Amino acid sequence: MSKFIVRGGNRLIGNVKVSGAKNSVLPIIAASLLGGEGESTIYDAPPLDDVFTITKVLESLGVSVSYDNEVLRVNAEQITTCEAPYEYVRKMRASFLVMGPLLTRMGHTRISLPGGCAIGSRPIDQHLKGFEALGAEINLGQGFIEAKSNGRLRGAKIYLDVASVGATENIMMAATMAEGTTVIENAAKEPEIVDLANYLNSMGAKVRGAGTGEIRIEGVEKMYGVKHTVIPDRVEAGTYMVAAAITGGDVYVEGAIADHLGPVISKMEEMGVKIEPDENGIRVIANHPLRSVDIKTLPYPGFPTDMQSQMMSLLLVSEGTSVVTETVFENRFMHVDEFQHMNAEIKVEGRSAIITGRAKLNGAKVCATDLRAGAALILLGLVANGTTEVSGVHHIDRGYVHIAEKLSALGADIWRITVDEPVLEPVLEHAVQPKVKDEVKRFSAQPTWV
Ligand SMILES: CC(=O)N[C@H]1[C@@H](OP(=O)(O)OP(=O)(O)OC[C@H]2O[C@@H](n3ccc(=O)[nH]c3=O)[C@H](O)[C@@H]2O)O[C@H](CO)[C@@H](O)[C@@H]1O
Ligand SMILES: C=C(OP(=O)(O)O)C(=O)O
Repeated sequence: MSKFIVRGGNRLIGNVKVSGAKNSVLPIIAASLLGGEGESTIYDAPPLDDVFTITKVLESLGVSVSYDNEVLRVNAEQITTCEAPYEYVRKMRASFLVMGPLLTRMGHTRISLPGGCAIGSRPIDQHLKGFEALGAEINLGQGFIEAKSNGRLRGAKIYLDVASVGATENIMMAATMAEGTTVIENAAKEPEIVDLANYLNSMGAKVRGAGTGEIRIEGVEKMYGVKHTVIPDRVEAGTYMVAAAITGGDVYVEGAIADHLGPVISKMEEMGVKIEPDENGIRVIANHPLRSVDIKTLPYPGFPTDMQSQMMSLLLVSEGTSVVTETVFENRFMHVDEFQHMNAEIKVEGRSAIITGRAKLNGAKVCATDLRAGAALILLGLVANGTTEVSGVHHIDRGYVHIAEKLSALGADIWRITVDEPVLEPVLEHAVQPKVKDEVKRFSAQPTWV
């Protein structure tokens, strides 16, 4: 088990490079299943746990995948099975994005139901609504979903009741090889959807309107492996912008695209942070005190929910009282309890949290409840008195490449430690030979017989 140890008090100064976007590379890897001829080469693929999880899903489908130095190669000429294993879908919801590509290319797929997670139930009804509109027959089994089409999928007009990112992506991918035209109305508009559409069009698809509320897809017969470079991760970039601001630092976030961060830039400027974008990144300069502002998360181009917890950290050190309203997920204030362990004064009322600024934050042992909450706890640790220990690191590893190294290079006092799993002393009725006991100690925290 790993933990991050953070000692507060250092201003961050210097240059940090943003990695490829998690929320772009995951659908792009899933879309690679559509390439019936040739190999896809995906550049700037970040070495994140989620990337390795979805590549395991593709390998379990019989697809050949290799990864080296942020370059991912996928050859999906052969797909030997259409069933995505539970062990991976359980680990990462985005594995569900293989459903659309498999359905349109193979005519059949069976996927374990993706679980919810700390931030909400995260249903998939809109995904299924789109697949059914395209002509698929959907059967819900014990913990899995089966979809099959009788021949090619047929283009349809689909209105999304919720501007869901994943549903927009899954349906867009399914429609690429359907017969005729598909129109997705009330589509999500995130930059990652535009990046995915660009990749699909390079593969031979005909997708128009990505980034707007209406996406039109003309079905094609075949798609091909291609080369593609993933866009920079706007949420990682925003997280380092907050790290600069919260410590009163001066940081250049290399690779950040200002157009993808409009609401985050606007809100930080309202707080008094100096933001200087240029063609290669964004410089962030801050000195306290910062003004408090209110934040309301919305689908893109509104304020991103994935930056909510990080901004809450910044609001804690600003002057005055702020209100943060989370409209996208029903349970994305799990980090508040952990913030309160650090002496933060926050009151949650329904979908809103009232934050009292000028917090006198104290280092504490805290636990990440989701990947952005984990990042936000590290941000608080940068300014808390004393030392903060952040556990639940597996959440953070899903979405941040080398976060301790990147922050440390900016002057943060942060490092990662590995803590041995507590060895569970077996409680046995009968004495066991010391050999077995030693084996248990050596290889697992869990007695081998359970
Ligand atoms: C891998 C990836 O890209 N993850 C992002 C994606 O997640 P994801 O695609 O799962 O998020 P959605 O946009 O689908 O979810 C937004 C809201 O729609 C609801 N909903 C979604 C689907 C559905 O069929 N029915 C339904 O009701 C969800 O419960 C949630 O309340 O978009 C989220 C919202 O920007 C981001 O926080 C995630 O980082
Ligand atoms: C919620 C997030 O990701 P995911 O949808 O992969 O859980 C996120 O990136 O903040």
